[in-house]
Amino acid sequence: MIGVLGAGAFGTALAIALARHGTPVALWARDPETVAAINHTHRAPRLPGATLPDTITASTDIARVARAETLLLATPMQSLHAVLSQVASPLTGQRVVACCKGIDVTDLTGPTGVIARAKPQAIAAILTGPSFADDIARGLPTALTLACADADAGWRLQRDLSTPTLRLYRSTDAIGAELGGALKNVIAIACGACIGIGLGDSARAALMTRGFAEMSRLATTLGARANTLAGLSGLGDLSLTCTSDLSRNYRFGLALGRGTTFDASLTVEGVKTAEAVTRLAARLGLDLPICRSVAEVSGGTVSVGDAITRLLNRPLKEE
Ligand SMILES: NC(=O)c1ccc[n+]([C@@H]2O[C@H](COP(=O)([O-])OP(=O)(O)OC[C@H]3O[C@@H](n4cnc5c(N)ncnc54)[C@H](O)[C@@H]3O)[C@@H](O)[C@H]2O)c1
Ligand SMILES: O=P(O)(O)OC[C@H](O)CO
Repeated sequence: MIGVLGAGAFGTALAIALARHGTPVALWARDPETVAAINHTHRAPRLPGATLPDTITASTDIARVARAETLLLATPMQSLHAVLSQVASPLTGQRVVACCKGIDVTDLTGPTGVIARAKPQAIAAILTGPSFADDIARGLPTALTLACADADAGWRLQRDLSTPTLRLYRSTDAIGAELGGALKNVIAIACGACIGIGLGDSARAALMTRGFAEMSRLATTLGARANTLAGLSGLGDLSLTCTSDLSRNYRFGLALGRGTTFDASLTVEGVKTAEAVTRLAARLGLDLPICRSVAEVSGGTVSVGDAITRLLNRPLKEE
């Protein structure tokens, strides 16, 4: 039995993939309507079109779901600490796998840092990489990074969570994997804004490349390995998110660039993460101009046009 906290698009998609492969899944959702829809109609409101196997059972009882030996956390990043706080158990020795992407604006740590703070006796891991929930739910081939500082636990998680179409690569660099996943969303907003305002594909390629340099600068300063950033969780997810209209972060950026409105009910992790990254960079004395621009434009203090002018007018540098 695997427990999944969060019945949004991603939690539901992972539940479907695992259940289809023969693993029973208990899924926690906070609202009873979602639970009823899953249990009675095998449909999930956040993943329309998907039919859920009947070995997925949904519940509003977080304590029951959290008893599973392996627990996947699939709520948005900024609610991760609050959700873990609702679990009374210390989760001692349980494998707790964050499936969200971002940096907490309160304590400026990634998902495994939040797990360590809330449940220090749990084994924290992160599952991240290029993947749209719809693709996973449809059973399309997807490759992700499963990172856990505890090598043995990571090996067991890789074995238990891989399926014929969900291919997990193992790493012990949880910091590198989670920072790649968090930061690519910020760069995707920048790329969306660049295309939205009409700067074209060459400018987007420049933003992706210089954005990757910022991702690597911050992550390696915080102890990540450079080759983790070059893997699925970093470069792989950056490529997907900065180029696909299916990405909410990219589409949010497009709306910023076009000056149009964006559906506020959608999860756009890059906004709060840009804010957190800017504060983290200031604390560490790092220059991350693209991330800072995304924070300012998303926060409404600078226009897309002014941010671009400022980026282009920076002193010339060595690559
Ligand atoms: N959707 C994808 O394709 C995808 C792919 C990879 C990773 N992710 C990551 O998964 C995480 C979740 O994204 P999603 O797409 O599933 O989001 P979503 O918007 O589809 O669903 C979020 C779910 O979390 C619930 N939720 C929100 N705040 C909550 C709180 N305080 N307490 C309890 N539940 C709460 C909502 O009710 C909703 O069911 C994000 O970090 C995202 O980056 C998503
Ligand atoms: O829709 P987004 O922008 O949250 O992207 C979804 C996944 O993170 C892509 O890997």
